[in-house]
Amino acid sequence: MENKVDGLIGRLSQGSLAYMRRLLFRVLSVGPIPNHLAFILDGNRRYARKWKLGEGMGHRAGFLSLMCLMKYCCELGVKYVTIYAFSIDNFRRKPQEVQGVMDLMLEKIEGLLKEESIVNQYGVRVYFIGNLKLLSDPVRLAAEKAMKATSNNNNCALLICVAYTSTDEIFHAAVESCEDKCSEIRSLGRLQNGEIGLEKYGAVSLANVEKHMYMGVAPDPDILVRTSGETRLSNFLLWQTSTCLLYSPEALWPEIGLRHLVWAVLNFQRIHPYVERTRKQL
Ligand SMILES: CC(C)=CCC/C(C)=C/CC/C(C)=C/COP(=O)(O)OP(=O)(O)O
Repeated sequence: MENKVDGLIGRLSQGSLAYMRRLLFRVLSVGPIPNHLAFILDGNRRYARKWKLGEGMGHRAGFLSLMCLMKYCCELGVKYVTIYAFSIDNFRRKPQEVQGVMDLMLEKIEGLLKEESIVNQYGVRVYFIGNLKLLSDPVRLAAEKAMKATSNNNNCALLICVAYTSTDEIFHAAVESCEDKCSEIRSLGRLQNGEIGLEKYGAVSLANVEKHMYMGVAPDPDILVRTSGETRLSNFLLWQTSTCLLYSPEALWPEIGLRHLVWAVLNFQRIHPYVERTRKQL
């Protein structure tokens, strides 16, 4: 009986919290809502140490925070959420730790596809962004499966950057656009004996480089949040953040919550007219 009453109170308070949250989001929606939020998930290991949890538990707690935040973003009307889940540099960590994060990732990617997951409840399309060749076969295959399975979801997009760094992305896009240019020239078939110089065909275009960015599926982020008070970009979205608001709350990633999201959006709304003017001038 006691358990049933506890359960009922729990459900009632969850319901009223969800109601209050929706009300709060209605008020926030009087101002502009950011289209794209990006997050650097910093502080998972520190969280585990702080609470004397076992190794890897910080990352598990971090995943729960991510799902909560994803839900809030969908409810608020944010269309793109990008996370820095694993950088190419992270592969240099202790093999046991890398394996732990990869195992968690595999488990959670499979979880994302379950019917009751936030992804399915809120119609989220999942993209994996980065040099996916660097992932182990099981993780890469699971990532590809998740992208395919969610490709018809169109309410919001979750872009998971794994095996990603900005320099790798920019280098990859530059190489791909040079290759495009070469095949364009080859298809014209007139580059004989140096008779027609390369300059005749024009240079690689900026639009073509941007087309080959891994992040080309989304507009530039409006807000970049890095938790745990760190203010470095750590090779994340360097190409895409020229007019982006940066916010670095002291909270460790698993501690991030609704109040941080609301604060970030309020700050975005405060600087929005200025950013819009700057973007138009670019
Ligand atoms: C499927 C899916 C989206 C999974 C995501 C799982 C997840 C939460 C990954 C975070 C990985 C990571 C290296 C975070 C940085 O914190 P840190 O380990 O560097 O912690 P520290 O800053 O305290 O050292």
